[in-house]
This record gives sequence, C-alpha cells and structure tokens, in this order.
Amino acid sequence: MLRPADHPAAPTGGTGVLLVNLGTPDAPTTPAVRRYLAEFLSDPRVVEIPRLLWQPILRGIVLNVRPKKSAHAYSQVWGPDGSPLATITKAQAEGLQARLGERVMVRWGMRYGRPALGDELRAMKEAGCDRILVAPLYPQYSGATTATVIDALGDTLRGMRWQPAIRTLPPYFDDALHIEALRADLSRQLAGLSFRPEALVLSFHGMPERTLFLGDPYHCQCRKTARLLAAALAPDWPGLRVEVSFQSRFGRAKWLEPATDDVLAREGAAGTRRLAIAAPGFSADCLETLEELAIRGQEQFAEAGGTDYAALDCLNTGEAGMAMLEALIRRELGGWLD
Ligand SMILES: C=CC1=C(C)c2cc3[nH]c(cc4nc(cc5[nH]c(cc1n2)c(C)c5CCC(=O)O)C(CCC(=O)O)=C4C)c(C)c3C=C
Ligand SMILES: [Fe+2]
Ligand SMILES: [Fe+2]
Repeated sequence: MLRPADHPAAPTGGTGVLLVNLGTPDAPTTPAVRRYLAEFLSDPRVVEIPRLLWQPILRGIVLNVRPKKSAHAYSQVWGPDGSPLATITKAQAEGLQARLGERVMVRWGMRYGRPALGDELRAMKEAGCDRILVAPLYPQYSGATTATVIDALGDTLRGMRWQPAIRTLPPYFDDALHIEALRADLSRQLAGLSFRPEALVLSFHGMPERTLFLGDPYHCQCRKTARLLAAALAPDWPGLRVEVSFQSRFGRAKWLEPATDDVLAREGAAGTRRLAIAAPGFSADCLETLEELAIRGQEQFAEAGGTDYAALDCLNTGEAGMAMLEALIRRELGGWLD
C-alpha cells in the first residue's frame, strides 16, 4: 500500500482542448479501409439495425465489397501526409494551439481509427490536464456523429480512477460565429471563381430518413444552417439561388432528400449551366467532399449539361474558420482560462 510520501507525483492544474472528428483509414488500401469500415459500421449509433441481423450482412457482404471501391476513391484524394481529413484536423489543432498559447494543451483525436480519442484523452490527463474541453467538430448534432463521440468519451472515463473534469462543445449549427465564418469564407471563394454561378448547392452528409422521425435533430439543424447562410450571403450575392441537398447515401433504406446527385442532374436538365457546391456540415475536406463532390459531382453536372462547376473548400485552416474555432472554444473554456 502506498503511503502519501510514496504517491507518484502526477502533474495537475492544466487545461486541455481535444478536437475530435470522425476518423479515416491509415492508408488508401483495401485492408486498411476494411479495418476502418469494420469499426465505423459496427457502431450501433451509425447503423441502427439489430446487431444479430447487421453483423452477418456487414461481415458477409459489405466488408467484402465496399473496401475495394472505397480504397480506390481514397487513393484519388490521398495527400503526401495521408488522408486529408487527418491532415487538416491535425493542422486545425496546431493552429488552435498557436492561437490559445501554451497555457492550454490542444490535441486531436478520431472517433474511429487513429489517433483514437481515448488514447489522446488519457495522454492529456497524464500530462497534467485535469480540465478538458472535448470538441466534436460537427456543426450539426446527430446521434451518428456527436453522440457517439460522447459515448466513446464516457467509455474512456469509465476506465479512469482519477478523471479530469469534462466540458463538451455544443453543436454550433446556428451560432452567429459559424454563420459569419461560412459567409466570409464562401464569399471569398465565390469572388475568386472564373465564372458567376447561377446556383449554390449546400450539400450536407445524409442520414437515414427514419432518424428524423425518431427525433434526431440533424435534418432540422442542417436546414437552419442553410437558411441562415443563404440570408447572410444574399446582400453580396443578389440573385444567387441557394439549394440544399444530402449526399453519401448508404444502403437500401430511404435517406434524407433531395439527394445531391439528383439535384445536380436536375439542375443540369433544367438549364443551369454554372453552379457552385459547398459542404457546410463538414469542418474539414475529406473523402466525401474531395471525391464525391469535387470529382463525381463535376461529372454528374457536366453529363446533365452543365458547363461550369466549382466545389468550394470547407473552412479547414482558413482564417475565417480558425477565428471561429478559437472564439467558440474560448467561450466554452470560460473561467478555465483564468
Ligand atoms: C450508415 C452509414 C453512415 C452514416 C449514418 C453516416 C453519417 C455521417 N457521416 C458523416 C461524416 C463523414 N462520413 C464519412 C465517410 C463515410 N460515411 C459512411 C457511412 C455513413 N455515414 C461511410 C461508409 C464512409 C466511408 C467512405 C465510404 O466508404 O464511402 C466521412 C469522411 C471520412 C474520410 O476518411 O474522409 C465523414 C467526414 C456525418 C457528418 C454523418 C451524419 C451526420
Ligand atoms: Fe459518413
Ligand atoms: Fe427537419
């Protein structure tokens, strides 16, 4: 038994911020994507089909078919430092560290794959953080994203004898700071295009439609972000028509509509020739924006008759997005910064 004098000297008194995003494979290869999808798609928050029914489908079909297709898609967007989602999230953490200064420790972690958010949280506690703000980088709340980060956080805390105090960043879908960051960043990008778009499509990640009827606020929060952003853009972009769509459908169930690929085809068929698309639900560019919107979206719109197409960047590490992140986090840290 330890006497007080023998007690290991644990550093204390520190404040930490842990940025969390979804996660991504370690490599754009079929085995790495299979490992990642096995973890991601086994989360009952993500696929809400009873385990005994879903696991045989996942192991017997999905994980034999999808990883090869997805690995090809990842290989088209993979950068010199790895997956864009990981590279950008890391750069956001470094940028935030520089903005907040050395009194706060900023780290980043992923819900699925590496670096695992639980490992990061434990490392922060061991380094002396006894107050930690966990910030899921999802502007809109959904059970499949925000809630599952909090679940994993709870699992990690359950394994700790001496837990840090925890705060979590609330969803910021309608926060004036967020809408202003999106307005400023998208305006800057629209002004830099070589053409003037007739329409701006705001594409959000989809969800099974039944989650809306079960009370998940995701759909309404996406709609509200879009409505506020459209109103904020209107003075500088008169006549720019703003449309909302939902991308990345998965499986056979009905997903939120309208689907992004249908909207692009419909716009082209209706005579729209110049179109821009943005993804205000994603805090960092990733497979879903760089491959699905920038590459496949362009093909879909061109096939439908469109001539000019631009997939705009997410907030990433731009000034508008980083200033927003700093302000949201300073506000949430409040007295922890004193
Ligand atoms: C049932 C399946 C899925 C649900 C529900 C879902 C919700 C959801 N996802 C994001 C954000 C991202 N998803 C990303 C990739 C991705 N999503 C699914 C499936 C569901 N997502 C799959 C199978 C994949 C992997 C790629 C593929 O095989 O198509 C990503 C990008 C990850 C990356 O590595 O770049 C993000 C980000 C949200 C916000 C959301 C619900 C609101
Ligand atoms: Fe997804
Ligand atoms: Fe809604």
